[in-house]
Amino acid sequence: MTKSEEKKQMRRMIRALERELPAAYKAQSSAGIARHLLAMPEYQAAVTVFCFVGTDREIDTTAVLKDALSSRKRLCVPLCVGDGLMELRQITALDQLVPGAYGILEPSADAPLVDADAVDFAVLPCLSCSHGGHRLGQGGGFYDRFLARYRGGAVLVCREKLIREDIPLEPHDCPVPWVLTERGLWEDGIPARLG
Ligand SMILES: Nc1nc2c(c(=O)[nH]1)N(C=O)[C@@H](CNc1ccc(C(=O)N[C@@H](CCC(=O)O)C(=O)O)cc1)CN2
Ligand SMILES: Nc1ncnc2c1ncn2[C@@H]1O[C@H](COP(=O)(O)OP(=O)(O)OP(=O)(O)O)[C@@H](O)[C@H]1O
Repeated sequence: MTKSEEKKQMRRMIRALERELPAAYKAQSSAGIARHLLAMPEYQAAVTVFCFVGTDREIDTTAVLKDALSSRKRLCVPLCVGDGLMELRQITALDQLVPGAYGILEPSADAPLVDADAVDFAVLPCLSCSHGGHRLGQGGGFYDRFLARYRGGAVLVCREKLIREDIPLEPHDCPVPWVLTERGLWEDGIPARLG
């Protein structure tokens, strides 16, 4: 099996596993992740934050988005603009988000563009990842392309029950230095500041 086929198989497995997670665990892990994230000094110091808008199948990022807005950070979120390409667009209120590609809440096409170089802290989704920051995404290559040129701080959020240490890797995959689960923070695969 090629690495790409292995990834497809793992996506199917993780999506099936996710569908069986109890709602209470999902709520609890999302809340724990948001709590740890808001406590990170690197998040607190960030002026410009890039954060995904979580779907029902993902980490609920509402608390992070709300905190970024209320602490007067510049907040930008992904807007899919083409095959594997997303742009970072600024929002100033959550009601500016509308259902877009794949049913994900997105900013409208006239929301201001933010350059990735201006981002201090990025919060990234995954289907699964390892504690070392190897990431399995939805398969669109959106975040791979973003990570290929991004140089700011990045934290990958994942529920502990969906962590897998054996993520298939391809040459274009870029490991993410910080991984945050409801159990705490990992830095380059090493537990750091566990909460
Ligand atoms: N919240 C969020 N926003 C995001 C991403 C993400 O993973 N999460 N993306 C990260 O790349 C980009 C969108 N990429 C996506 C790429 C492919 C599929 C997709 O193929 N979905 C399938 C299966 C969904 C499922 O079974 O859970 C589908 O819609 O049929 C979805 C999103 C940009 N915005
Ligand atoms: N930097 C890049 N430039 C161009 N194409 C890329 C890049 N990174 C990945 N791709 C292409 O994107 C496709 C999807 O890659 P992959 O399966 O790793 O996605 P993923 O990380 O799961 O998805 P996502 O980043 O959207 O969550 C692959 O065909 C890959 O060749």
